[in-house]
Amino acid sequence: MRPVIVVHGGAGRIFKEREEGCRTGVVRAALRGYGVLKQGGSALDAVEEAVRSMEDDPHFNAGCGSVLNEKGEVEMDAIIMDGKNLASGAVSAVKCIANPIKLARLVMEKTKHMLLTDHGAQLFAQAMGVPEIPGEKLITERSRERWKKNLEPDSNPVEFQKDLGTVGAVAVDSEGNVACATSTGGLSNKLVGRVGDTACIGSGGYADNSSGATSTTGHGESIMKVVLARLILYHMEQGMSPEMAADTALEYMKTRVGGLGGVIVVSSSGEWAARFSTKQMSWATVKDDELHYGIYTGERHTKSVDEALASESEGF
Ligand SMILES: CC(C)C[C@H](NC(=O)C[C@H](N)C(=O)O)C(=O)O
Repeated sequence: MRPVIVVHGGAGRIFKEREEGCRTGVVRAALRGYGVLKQGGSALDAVEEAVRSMEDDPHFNAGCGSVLNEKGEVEMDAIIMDGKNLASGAVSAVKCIANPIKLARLVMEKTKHMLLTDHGAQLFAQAMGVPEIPGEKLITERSRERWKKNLEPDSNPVEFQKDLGTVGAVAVDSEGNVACATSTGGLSNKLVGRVGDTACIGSGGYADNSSGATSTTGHGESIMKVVLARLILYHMEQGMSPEMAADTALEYMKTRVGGLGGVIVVSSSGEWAARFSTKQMSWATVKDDELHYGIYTGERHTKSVDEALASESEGF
């Protein structure tokens, strides 16, 4: 089996100033994830690595760069899932850690549970020796400015949720195992304690070797209503291609509940798709040592991995 990785850096609107940072960030994440797969690493290791790279990148709404809740704090959700045995781990409303995806993986591997939240997740992080960092370290000037603007009485709630940048990855490894990972700061100025789709199995992501893996982004409350990630895999089980399954599920979410979003999909046989009903979604994929990436509908750049790695080391 030839390995494949697909990543996304969030759907919705991406403002011009952030486009380049997003392209660079998703390309870097896809290359890192692919590097893991090429060395014989598992799909699980690859998606964790790709998501971690975007959590550390302040251009995205995950880890450092997460949007703020109504009180001006970062509260993050993340999930990881192993398609081999349907094992999954998630955290919700976690604060003061750099990499929620790492904590989600620890929940999967070190507990009998699937989802830890808020204070309990914090205690677990301490017990696992995950370093606690000051909340301010996750806050960028951009997210603080947005939060302040949203508090103004004449602010437009639609503008609230533009240009965010949730992150996710799906992969299939050389043994044919699939995995998914998703991480987010959620929606801007959300209520304290709001948990979105990202932490919920079947909504923010799903992975099953018998069909494939998917990671989602978009309006969380809509994604949860249609259980978007699982819905896509259901369509694939019924014989649809990843692209057709993604489009059908996104269309259903739009017509049934009026929600927009984006998804990445990989099938167990290595077919992939990156589809969205929003205006944009940053995405990148590597298969057969060839990198593809884009942001707008129909935009698709192609480079060889060697060429991409060379321009990466030059700082793009
Ligand atoms: C508004 C959307 C299109 C922007 C998108 N947000 C999420 O994916 C949020 C996540 N699903 C949740 O609800 O917690 C983004 O961050 O790029």
